[in-house]
Amino acid sequence: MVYKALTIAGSDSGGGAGIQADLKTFQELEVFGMSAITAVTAQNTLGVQGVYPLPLEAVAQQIDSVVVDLRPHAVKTGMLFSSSIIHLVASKIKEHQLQNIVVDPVMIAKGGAPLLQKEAIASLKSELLPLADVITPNIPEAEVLTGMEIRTIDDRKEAAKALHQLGVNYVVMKGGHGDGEQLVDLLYDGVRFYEWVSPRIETKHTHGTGCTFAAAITAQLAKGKTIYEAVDTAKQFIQAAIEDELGIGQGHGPTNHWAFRRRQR
Ligand SMILES: Nc1ncnc2c1ncn2[C@@H]1O[C@H](COP(=O)(O)OP(=O)(O)OP(=O)(O)O)[C@@H](O)[C@H]1O
Ligand SMILES: Cc1ncc(COP(=O)(O)O)c(N)n1
Repeated sequence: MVYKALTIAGSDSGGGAGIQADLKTFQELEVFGMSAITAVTAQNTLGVQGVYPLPLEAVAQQIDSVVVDLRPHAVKTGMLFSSSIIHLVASKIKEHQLQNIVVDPVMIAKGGAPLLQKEAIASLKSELLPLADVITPNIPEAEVLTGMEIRTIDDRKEAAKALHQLGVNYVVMKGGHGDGEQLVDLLYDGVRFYEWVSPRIETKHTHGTGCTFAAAITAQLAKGKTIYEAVDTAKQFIQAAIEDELGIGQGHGPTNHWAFRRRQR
C-alpha cells in the first residue's frame, strides 16, 4: 500500500518551513507527498523578503489535478494567506470529500512577517475549522482564534475546549511558546487531555518546527494511525529534528528532517 498526503501551503525558498518542510517530512515517514502551493515566499533563515500569493485559479487547479488522479489519504493546510484562499480550500475539501484534514493555522513567521491577513481569521474560524479533523495551533495562534489570554496549562485546556467547540475533532496545542524549561504539548479529543512533556532544547535553529510537527501528524494519519499514535510519532520526529541541528544559515536555521530516520537504524 502506498500512502499519500497532500499539503496546501506556502513555498519557503529557504527549505525549512512551508511546502518544503511538509514534503521532506512526508518522505521521511514513507508517505508519498503532493502539494498545492498557495503563495510563493522569498525566504531564508534571516526572514521573509517577499510574499507572492498565487491566483485562486492556480490553487484550485492544483488541488483538482492532485485529487482526481492521486487521491490523498490525508491533507494538511499551512500558510493560506487570504480569506479568498481559505474559502476556496474549504469548498474544495467539501467538493472532493477530502478526509483526515490537519489545519496548521499559520499566522506569522518566526521573524514577524505576516503569512495570514488579519481579515482572514474570521473565515478560518467559520469556514475551515468546522471541516478540520485536527488543528495544531501554537499558543499565540490559539489566543487569536479564541480571544483568550493563555498563561497557565489550565488556560491552554480552556482554549482547547473553545477550539473544539468550533467543530474541530482534535486540538493539538503546541507548547513551544510557553515559559520554562519544560515544554508541554496537549491533545484534546473532546473528552480527555493527553500531555507530552519534554525538556526545552536551547537552540536558535527552530525555523519550521510547527510545519514539520503538523506534517508528521498528517503523514501518520494518512497511514491510518490513531491521533494519539500520530502525535506521539510527530513529537519524536520534531524532538530529533531539533536536537540533531544542522546549524546552517546565518539566522534561525531549519530543523534536521533526516534525524528521526537515522535514529531508527
Ligand atoms: N526549543 C524547543 N525544544 C524542544 N521542542 C521544541 C522547541 N521548540 C518547539 N518545540 C516543539 O516543536 C513543536 C512545534 O512547536 P511550536 O510551539 O514551536 O510551534 P510553532 O510556533 O507553530 O512553530 P513555528 O515557530 O515553526 O511556527 C512542538 O512539539 C514543540 O513542543
Ligand atoms: C511558507 C511558510 N509557511 C509557514 C511558515 C511558518 O514557519 P516558521 O514560523 O517556523 O517561520 C513559514 N515561515 N513560511
